[in-house]
Amino acid sequence: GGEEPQLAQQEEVGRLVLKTFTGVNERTFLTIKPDGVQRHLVGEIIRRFEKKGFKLVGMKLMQASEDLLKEHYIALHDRPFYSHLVKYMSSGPVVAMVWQGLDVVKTARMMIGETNPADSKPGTIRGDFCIEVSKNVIHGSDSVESAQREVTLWFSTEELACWEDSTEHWIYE
Ligand SMILES: Nc1ncnc2c1ncn2[C@@H]1O[C@H](COP(=O)(O)OP(=O)(O)OP(=O)(O)O)[C@@H](O)[C@H]1O
Repeated sequence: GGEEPQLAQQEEVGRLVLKTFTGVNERTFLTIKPDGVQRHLVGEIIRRFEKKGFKLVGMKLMQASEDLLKEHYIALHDRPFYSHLVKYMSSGPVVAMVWQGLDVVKTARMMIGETNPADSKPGTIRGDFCIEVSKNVIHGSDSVESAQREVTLWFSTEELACWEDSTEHWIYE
């Protein structure tokens, strides 16, 4: 329940209504991929974003359909690994999440590491927990625009929680 954070902008692109939240209300879309779920990394990954100070506003364990994943990865549709990627991502449950906070899109990508785990520094999720690019345990939106598109694609408005985080004044000035 509660009120939605203040909207900076709302725009219709095709059948998606994209909502822009800015500042401390910026949102990103993260997915713990099937390998992350199978390898029992769910708690560890959520823990890192929680402890950082970001706010969890949406989360579900789900089996994503190939149609959803084809749409999610539409920008990669002509890459040689596209169909393998869609198969891998639909091969088991994933944990889809929306996290909120100042610069959360960029910071989450830093916490995740490089696309190829071999290039990811220790201390990042991919640097600590995986080895190959095709089994890299987590997805994170690469821009504010992608985040808006992905949040809308994976979550309905009713699935996103609006709650007051009582620690916020210890996290932000
Ligand atoms: N060369 C490759 N071979 C196999 N899979 C790949 C390859 N490159 C990328 N992928 C897979 O496709 C995903 C999307 O690739 P992209 O280039 O968008 O990287 P990313 O933005 O770091 O990853 P994600 O979108 O999952 O956060 C990668 O996370 C990885 O799972």
